[in-house]
Amino acid sequence: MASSTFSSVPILDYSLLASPSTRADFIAQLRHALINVGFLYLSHPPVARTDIDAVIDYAPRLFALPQTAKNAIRMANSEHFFGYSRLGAEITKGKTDQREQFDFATPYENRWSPGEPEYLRLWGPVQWPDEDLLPGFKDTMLRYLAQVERLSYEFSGLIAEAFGLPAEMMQSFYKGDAPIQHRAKVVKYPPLDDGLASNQGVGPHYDGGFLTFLLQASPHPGLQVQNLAGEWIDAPPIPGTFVINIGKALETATQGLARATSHRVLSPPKGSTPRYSIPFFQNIAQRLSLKDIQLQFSPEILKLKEDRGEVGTTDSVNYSEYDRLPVGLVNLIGRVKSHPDVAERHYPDLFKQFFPQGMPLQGSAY
Ligand SMILES: O=C(O)CCC(=O)C(=O)O
Ligand SMILES: [Fe+2]
Repeated sequence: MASSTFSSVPILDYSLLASPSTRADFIAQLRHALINVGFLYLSHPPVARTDIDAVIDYAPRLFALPQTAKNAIRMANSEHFFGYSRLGAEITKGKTDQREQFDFATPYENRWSPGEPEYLRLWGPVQWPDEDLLPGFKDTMLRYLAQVERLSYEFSGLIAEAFGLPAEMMQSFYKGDAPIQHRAKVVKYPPLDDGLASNQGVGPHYDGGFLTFLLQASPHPGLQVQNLAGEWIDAPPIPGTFVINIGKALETATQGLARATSHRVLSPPKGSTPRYSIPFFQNIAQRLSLKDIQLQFSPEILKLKEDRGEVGTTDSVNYSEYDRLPVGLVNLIGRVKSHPDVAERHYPDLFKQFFPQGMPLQGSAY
């Protein structure tokens, strides 16, 4: 059993960073949240409120597009796993998720050519909905993503500071022969009703990247975070905040000092309106092998990890391959397992490797 656990997700105020006298408090709170919780709320984030409000306003309108417009940009069209996934198309931990979603990303020009590792195909252009049907959406989303991207780099510098490392140290995770593409989604969780197969909005999982910045885009609860004792703790929406959590890549890169924390979403209750959310997943360089970057922590910092104790029960198992495979391949495997229909079409060899019995009715992975 873990020696320390948590019963709520801490709230950190970004405005504490503005003054040297309060900056140290922020860094201390951050250190605690990274090591012991793996989740935090960030209030007063440096992202324009008008853009946050605008993307929240677009979310229901995006899903209200005619089904033909959604199907026109279905994910199966895209070797980059971008675009629309209908309700029930995605699998987490072997069970179908009850959510509908669009995968978008920051701009990226794919440079893959045959002979290079297949995982370099994963990043590329996004499928956007027809501009005439949803005027302004693409520009607003790109403006929003650019701001969250900037915050994500700044935040990884703060993490270095919290662990007693120079902020520049984090640059080694972003360096390479290509820029980094970050992924984002707009997600709709319909309420439970007789048509829904289960209340698994999304099943227990770890995020795969470095940091996730989640905008809860409606007032519904449903997001839950698993503490060190294995209990599920609510992380309800708090207006004006992001929920930030650590992905498996950052956990592996910090030798477990920063925790990737298992989380899930329960469907809204019967009779409720749908829940909406907009997560941003910060990526790192695809060709990197995390085992090649050894961050050196002081004994005082390592002691904090020891004091935390072992993580008890967890319901999540995904992204364990970071200790041996390149980052890009680990991410591609994650996409293949979550979206076998897309994988079958664009990555047939990997599909056969992970789904040797063919297309799962109820997937066998995760
Ligand atoms: O919708 C949410 O609140 C969380 C979604 C999530 O955890 C994910 O898509 O990775
Ligand atoms: Fe997640």
